[in-house]
Amino acid sequence: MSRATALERAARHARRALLTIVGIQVILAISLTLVDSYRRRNKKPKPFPITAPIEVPVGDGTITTYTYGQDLYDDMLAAIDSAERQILFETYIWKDDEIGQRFKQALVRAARRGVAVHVIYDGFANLVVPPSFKRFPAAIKVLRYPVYNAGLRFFDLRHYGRDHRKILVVDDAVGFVGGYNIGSAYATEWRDTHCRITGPGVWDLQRTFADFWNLHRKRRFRANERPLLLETASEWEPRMRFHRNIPTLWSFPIRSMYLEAINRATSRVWMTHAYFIPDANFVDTLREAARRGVDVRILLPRKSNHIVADWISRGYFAQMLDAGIRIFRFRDAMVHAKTATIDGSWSTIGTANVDRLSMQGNYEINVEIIDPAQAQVMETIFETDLSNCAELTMDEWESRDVYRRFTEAILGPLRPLL
Ligand SMILES: O=P(O)(O)OC[C@H](O)CO
Repeated sequence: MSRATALERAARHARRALLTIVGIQVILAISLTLVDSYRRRNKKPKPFPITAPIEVPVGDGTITTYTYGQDLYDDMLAAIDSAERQILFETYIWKDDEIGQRFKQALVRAARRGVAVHVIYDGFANLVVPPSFKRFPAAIKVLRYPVYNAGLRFFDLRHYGRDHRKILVVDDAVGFVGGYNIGSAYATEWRDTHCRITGPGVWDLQRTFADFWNLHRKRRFRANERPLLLETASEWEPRMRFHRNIPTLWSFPIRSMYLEAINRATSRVWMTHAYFIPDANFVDTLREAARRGVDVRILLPRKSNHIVADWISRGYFAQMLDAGIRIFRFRDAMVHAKTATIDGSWSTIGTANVDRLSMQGNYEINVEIIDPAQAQVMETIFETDLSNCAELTMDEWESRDVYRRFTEAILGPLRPLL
């Protein structure tokens, strides 16, 4: 057999093997998802421990931290109802259910009384929402971030990120940011974290909304549509920084924010995450912290709403446990928070998951707060969550059965995609 024929045959075998593996991955992922959604049917949501909203002064303003959706939504709706001048509202998911309708009606009421209402929502995340819900009175300026935004630049990855942010700013006076989407299930069934900000920090949050709006408004509105927020702030809050991932500018500072903070940690790194699929360097940074004696704890849902993400997330468990990182898994409810607190002084609350989609793909926003009182709040919340967690031990992890190991091995290669 000639060398060229042998090479061709080897390439054919390699292609077939690759297709077989991808096929098995797809079938496995679909089967897991179907079985999981079948099992969830008719399952009653279970209660979980929560903390009441906690307000602390930070600089010349305040931060209030929420861990229960109903508390948060009540305050967001009250802020919208009291708006006099301007509302900036941005969400990834916006369900057409009771809570979703309440937000829509509150925004419509505000627009009718003369408030300038600007709304941004992600087109892809809300594909399943009925079109009638997505029709707004002309007085509300709506920027639907399109499902497909790359035009003819098919291979330009900068245009494939989703708008994953969740922001509300009212009258330059109060701002909200964090993990909560808008929907009834999130009000009572999911454990998430969001914060309310007053004081000079609000301006920076407003700025983040305006930057997104100005970046994308041209294709959605007439050319003469005035950009938002051209003025600059007269003062700023050094204890709070708003980090934004902006894929179209290929700018992803949130990952760097985490790595820098973890690298500086001396006593503890406590992270709470919904979907935890870090890249290898991120894992190494956590392991190095644990090895130098830092108390590194990762709190995750025992079962998230995306079972495939759960399986893929487990790929690094052995390495992390081996380095002394402690993994806690929240029972009976979905933890959707994206937060961390370090050394009693540093905290972050945001929209970015620790996975590729958030760290290097989507539009995201995280507020970084350097303040001991806020860190104390985050630690209290973490400890409350721990009371509803089971710790995963190395013995337990090592004793998992062969089927689980097989599933992990098959799904593991998908990790860089999520
Ligand atoms: O993308 P997130 O983090 O807002 O989570 C959304 C839920 O997973 C929707 O299924």
